[in-house]
Amino acid sequence: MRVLVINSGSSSLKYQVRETDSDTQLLSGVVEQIGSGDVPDHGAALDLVEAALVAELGQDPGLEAVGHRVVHGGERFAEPVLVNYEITRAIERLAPLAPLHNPANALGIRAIMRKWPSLPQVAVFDTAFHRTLPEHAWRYAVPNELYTEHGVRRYGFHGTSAEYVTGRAAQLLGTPVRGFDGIICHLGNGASVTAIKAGRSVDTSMGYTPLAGLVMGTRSGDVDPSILTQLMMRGEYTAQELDSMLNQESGLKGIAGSNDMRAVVAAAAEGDDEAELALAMAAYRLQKFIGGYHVAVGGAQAIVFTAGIGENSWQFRERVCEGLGALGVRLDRMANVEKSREPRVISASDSAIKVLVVPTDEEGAIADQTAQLIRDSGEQQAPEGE
Ligand SMILES: Nc1ncnc2c1ncn2[C@@H]1O[C@H](COP(=O)(O)OP(=O)(O)O)[C@@H](O)[C@H]1O
Ligand SMILES: CC(=O)OP(=O)(O)O
Ligand SMILES: [Mg+2]
Repeated sequence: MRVLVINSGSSSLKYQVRETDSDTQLLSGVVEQIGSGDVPDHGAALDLVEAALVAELGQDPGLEAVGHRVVHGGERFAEPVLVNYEITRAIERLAPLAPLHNPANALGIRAIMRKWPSLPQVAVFDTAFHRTLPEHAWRYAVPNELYTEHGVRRYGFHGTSAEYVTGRAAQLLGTPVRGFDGIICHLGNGASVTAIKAGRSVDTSMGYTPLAGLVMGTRSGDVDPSILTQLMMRGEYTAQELDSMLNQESGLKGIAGSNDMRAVVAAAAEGDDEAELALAMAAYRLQKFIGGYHVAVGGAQAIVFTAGIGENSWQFRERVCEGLGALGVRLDRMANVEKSREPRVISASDSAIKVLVVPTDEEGAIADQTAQLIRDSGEQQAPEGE
C-alpha cells in the first residue's frame, strides 16, 4: 500500500511516502526550523511537502492512504484510528495538552481532507503505547477530582518510537519482545525516557503534557510547580508567559542559548561554562531517571539510546553512561564513537547492563500501522464471500 506519512514535531515536519508491502521508501524529507527559519508555520511546511510530492511522483502521486503522527490521544485513543470529522475535532480539543503538536497535527489532517477528500487518513498516537502504565505510575498525588473531572494524569509521549525501538532492541538481543526489560531513552528536540517491562511501557518521563521529565532542547522538563504558582501570584508573569517560557525558552536553550545539541557540545568543548552546565544538567537528569527505571522494571537488560541526539551524539551518550557506574554500566568507548545506521551494542563485554543504540523509525512504524488498519477495516466492511 502506498502511504504518505506526516510527522509534525514541535519544530519540524518529517514526511515519507512508503510502499508498505515491499517496505520501500519512495520519498523522504524534512522541513526544519518551522517558526524560527524561513518556514513560518506547519501550513507553509505542508505546501512544501505537496510541491515535493508532485515534483517526485507527478500530479497524481498514487497515494492510497495518509498516516499522521498525532501526539496527544488523551484517554480515548489507545490504538490507531481512521480519521473523520469527529475524530479531527477530538484531536483539536486535546490541543491545550500538547500546544506545540496537536494543532499542527490537526492542521495536517484538514489540509489533506481538502486536497484529497476521498483518501483515507489514519491517526497514530504518541500516547497509545503508554496505556499499559499501572495506575500508581499514571496518577498524580492530587485530589481525585482533578483526574475524574479534568483528565489530569500522566499520558506519556513518543510511544510509537518507544514501541518500535523496543522491538528492534529485543531482536538485537535475541529475546522475544515479551521477555524484554529495558529503558528507552528517546532524545530528540523533545526527549523522554520509558521503562519497559516484558515489552510493555510501565512508566515514562513525560506526563500530562510533553513538558515533563528530562531537560530538552527548549523545554525545562520537571520543575517545582510552586515556581509557577508563586510567580503568578506575585504578578510577575502571566500563565501564558510561563507556558511559552517553559516550552520554548528553557532546556538547553535557556541555559546555553541553543537547542541544537551539536552547538552545545561544540561550545562546551571550547570551554563555554554555560554549555558545560547545560550538558551536565541534562545528563544528570537522565541518569536519575535511568536509576529509577532500573528499579521500576526489576532490573533492566538494556539501556537504549535513540532519536536525533541518542543516535548521533556519542559525546552525550558517553557523559550519561559515565555517571552510571553504580549500576555496573561500562561503555566500549570505540564502539560508542562508531558511526552506523544499524542497531548496535556500545557497552563493554563486562557491563552489567547492555547499552544499545537503535535508530528509531517513527515514519516506518506509522506507515505499517496505517496500512494494517486500512486493510483490517476493509475486511470488516467487505460482505461475507466477496
Ligand atoms: N550529528 C548530531 N550530533 C549531535 N546531535 C545531533 C546530531 N544530529 C541531530 N542532532 C540533534 O538531534 C536533535 C533533533 O532530534 P530529532 O529526533 O530530529 O527531534 P524532533 O523529532 O523533536 O524534531 C537536535 O537537538 C539536534 O541537535
Ligand atoms: C512529544 C514530543 O515532544 O515530540 P517531539 O520530540 O517530536 O517534539
Ligand atoms: Mg521527534
